[in-house]
Amino acid sequence: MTAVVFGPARLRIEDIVALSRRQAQPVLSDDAAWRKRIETGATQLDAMLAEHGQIYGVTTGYGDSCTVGIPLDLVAELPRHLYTYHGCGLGEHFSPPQTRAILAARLASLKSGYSGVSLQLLQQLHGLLAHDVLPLIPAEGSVGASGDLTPLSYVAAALCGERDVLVAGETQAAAQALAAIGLTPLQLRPKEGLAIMNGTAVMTALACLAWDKANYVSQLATRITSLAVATAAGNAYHFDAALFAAKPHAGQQQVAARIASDIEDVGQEQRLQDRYSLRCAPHVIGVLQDTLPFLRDTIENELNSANDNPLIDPDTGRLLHGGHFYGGHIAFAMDSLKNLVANIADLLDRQMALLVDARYNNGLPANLSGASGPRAAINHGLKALQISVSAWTAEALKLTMPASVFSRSTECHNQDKVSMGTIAARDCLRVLQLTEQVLAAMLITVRQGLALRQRAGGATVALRPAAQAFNAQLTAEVAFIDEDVALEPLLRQLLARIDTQAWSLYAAD
Ligand SMILES: N[C@@H](Cc1ccc(O)cc1)C(=O)O
Repeated sequence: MTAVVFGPARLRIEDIVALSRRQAQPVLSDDAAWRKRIETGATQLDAMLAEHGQIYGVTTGYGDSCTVGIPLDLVAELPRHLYTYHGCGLGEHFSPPQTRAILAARLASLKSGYSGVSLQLLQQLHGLLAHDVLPLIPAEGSVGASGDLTPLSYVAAALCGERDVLVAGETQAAAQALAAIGLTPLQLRPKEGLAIMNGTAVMTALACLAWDKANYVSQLATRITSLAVATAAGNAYHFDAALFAAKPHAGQQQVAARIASDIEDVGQEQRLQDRYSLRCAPHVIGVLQDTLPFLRDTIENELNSANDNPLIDPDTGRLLHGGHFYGGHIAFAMDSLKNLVANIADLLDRQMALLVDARYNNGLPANLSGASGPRAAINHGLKALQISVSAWTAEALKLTMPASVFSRSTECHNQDKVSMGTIAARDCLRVLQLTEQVLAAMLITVRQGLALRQRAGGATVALRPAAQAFNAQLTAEVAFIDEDVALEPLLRQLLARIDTQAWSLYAAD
């Protein structure tokens, strides 16, 4: 198993995804300079406290209560109060992969050395991740601007041996689970409650997972488009390199080139110009493809940032009061990504509408039914599957309303402008889930359609080797449908394949 090292080096989306899937082991760097930098932040904070300076959230109350002074004899108790009164999350719990990503994203931020936390805290957080002891974190209740306070309070509590965790699928008391892996509950030092909770780790973790899924969706939608063109007896010349050289969007050019590498024209065209869901697929998928690199930068900058408050500059010892917990960049990334992904669902929904309709599919049976003879009358092919695709697509499109524009003043007007980035990220993952359902349905559709095209003749396009190999794999996994069959088990099987990114698609380009 590979290692993801938490130390001086920058982390990538792939690191968080690998940890979330338990395909990598988390390791705390033994780089001496980095360890010293972490310890410096913690000792500097101690020194400041000894000087009796005013430090927000250490010698003051939280948020709007920053005007309330904390008597020195109560300073040590303050962090426990922070995670305790934030224990008001509701909704579903984050899944185990999501929770691992959240732990990893928090560690990624705290390791920058700006948060004044002890190495011991990093070790405890690392311990949870390494032993797969997963705090049960309710997904709802973050406005994404004082970071993800409420959901991250469940991480803070678990580190201190409070509330519940999931271990190998079983709910356990955190205290018991810590003991089982030989860890003692943390006693949070001043500021450490804020350092854990006052940051963007939840939305950033979800954003990493969403980016990774969207990257695969882009490729799979491209491959499906190639097969849809072949099924529909459309034209490969719509994806000509010379055509795309005239419009210099690199991602769009890449999508067109991928389709061109999948299919070639072999016969007389049925129709000079295909409908837009085929002809303009690079113009739809290409917007996602062009945006992914920018979104990667944005998400990875947030991932590698110090995003709590206040910060302590370990190089100068200066205390910096600010608002780096504000998740505006992730909110924008997720609001944008869900829009781009929902457009893919819509594109594929339109392709399916062409393929199942005997008025548009150039000679294939209605609903792509494989039944013939008298039995054709009672078989309905993919009729219900198309209805499901319509429903999933509508639901995905409905979720594209940006979350960030619903900012509202809260917490006695201290947090009077907030990001809603966590809601945007949750929406984005839901849009991705619905879009993956549409992809699964389209895999069945093109597999069925290509077999019927072979039977019916009239092909205008042939599959090149990579697309042919993909179709052969699909044909092995998805049975041809002649008699009606309940497709749910097959859909779930295909969804699992999409989730694990089982097919390698265009890795070489
Ligand atoms: N830490 C935030 C505010 C905050 C923290 C905890 C709260 O419960 C509420 C608000 C700030 O710097 O302003």
